[in-house]
Amino acid sequence: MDSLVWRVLPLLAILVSFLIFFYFKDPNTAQLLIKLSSDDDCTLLPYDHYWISSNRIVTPQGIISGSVEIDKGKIISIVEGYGKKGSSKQEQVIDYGEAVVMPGLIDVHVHLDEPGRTDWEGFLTGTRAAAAGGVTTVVDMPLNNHPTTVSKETLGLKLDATKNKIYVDVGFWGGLIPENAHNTTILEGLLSAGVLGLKSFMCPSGINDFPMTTIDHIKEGLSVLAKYRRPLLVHAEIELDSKNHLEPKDNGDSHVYSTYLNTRPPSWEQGAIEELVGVTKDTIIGGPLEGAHVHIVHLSDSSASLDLIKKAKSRGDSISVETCPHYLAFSSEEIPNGDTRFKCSPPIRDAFNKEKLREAILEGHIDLLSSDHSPTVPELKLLEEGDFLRAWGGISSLQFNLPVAWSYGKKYGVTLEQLSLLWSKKPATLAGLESKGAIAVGNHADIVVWQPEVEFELNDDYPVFLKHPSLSAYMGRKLSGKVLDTFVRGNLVFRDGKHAPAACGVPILAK
Ligand SMILES: NC(=O)N[C@H]1NC(=O)NC1=O
Ligand SMILES: [Zn+2]
Ligand SMILES: [Zn+2]
Repeated sequence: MDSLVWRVLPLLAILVSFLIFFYFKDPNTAQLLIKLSSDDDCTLLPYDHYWISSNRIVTPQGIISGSVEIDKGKIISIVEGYGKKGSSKQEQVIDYGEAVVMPGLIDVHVHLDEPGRTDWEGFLTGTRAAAAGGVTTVVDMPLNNHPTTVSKETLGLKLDATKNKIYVDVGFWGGLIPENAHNTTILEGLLSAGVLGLKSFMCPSGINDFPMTTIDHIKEGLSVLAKYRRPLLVHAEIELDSKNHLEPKDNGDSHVYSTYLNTRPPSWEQGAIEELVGVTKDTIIGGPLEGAHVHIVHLSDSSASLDLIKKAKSRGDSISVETCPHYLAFSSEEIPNGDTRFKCSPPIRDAFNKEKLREAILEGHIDLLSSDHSPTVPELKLLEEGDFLRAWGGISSLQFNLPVAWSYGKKYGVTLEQLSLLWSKKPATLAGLESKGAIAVGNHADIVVWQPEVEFELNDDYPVFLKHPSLSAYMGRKLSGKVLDTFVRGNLVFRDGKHAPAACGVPILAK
């Protein structure tokens, strides 16, 4: 008996030391085996004080080699010098080597469609896809959900719908529509309830309970927003020439992309922006609308529209602009007949326009990027019919923001620092998220770890968490930039293809 104990004991000791060694040494792999996860665990890490090390950490001061110390969800120190952890507890270090550690992406333009249209997307699928793509915060649009988010009560329905479903943090834009533009009580109720700002359309939105606003409604909205110092986001297209709209070119063949393209010319964007800059002139310091800010969403036209915005900025207007990866990645010439996955508004324009948009990104004239993730159901995307005029307009892309922006961006010279400005810092500023958007002491530990050099193909084997993967225009593309890990306020919510068992995102409400 004794001899049996003596034979088993050393084996046990070896096993225990083996487990302890892996538990502390390499959290990347071994700790996940050790962590006893329960269904209400919303992090895949077994501790809340730890270090992240890498040779490429993107900070506001540049790319450093070093370590980021995280405690209870916040960044509490940043130490330069790889290998120097500055801590006696060296064991709780996740060493990422050459992988890039960057602020998590903040996508300020996402339609999650809940409540009311969870067959299109929803908080669960949308935020799981976001987490898998390194997006740590999304700001949800007030439309495509039903009812639309246009009052305190409808914001309440949204908030109820997020319970136990959001894997990343979620903020909300409220809707500015004619009905509430005239009713300060409703509008102030919505703003006091915590929307981060408002959004309106200058053309039909495609959604019945989200009617378009005129420039007068916009002025009314801005005068309320000025008091709250929150932005108005505008879909800037105006139906200038409805004849043009009714008489598509290319013999009106609705299976040919240019037929659709010709129904929404650049002059629609220019017309809307002309009206807008007529109002933003009053947002200058000392002007009657000081405190208000206009943000133009998804700019497609890189010619006269962009010139108008540049001029307004140089005059001191409080105005900013975003574009989306699909306008930088694709051009109208290459959209196949009938491939309605590429239909969006404003439309994807020609290659010359795309090149000029890319230049504007590099020169800093475009403030930020967003996805305008606007999915629907296959029956409305009409892929089988291939009818560009009748199909739903909207590109589905949320999970692919980072690899798409990087794969196409690096070809025209975008750097990692620029990427993190365009996708994290500037969006945080727009949405008023003071503790997010940068790897800096005191900020939330919202972090994506990824490998820019790793290539993959978005084929049917690729784990896509969106509700309708096949409707995304990026399927079939070869991309580079693989997301390894995603942290939301220090919680490891996604690692190596898997999510934490529970959702620990929180709704973000403005105070
Ligand atoms: N309603 C809605 O989501 N519309 C969006 N889709 C699109 O392509 N542009 C939009 O504004
Ligand atoms: Zn829009
Ligand atoms: Zn949109």
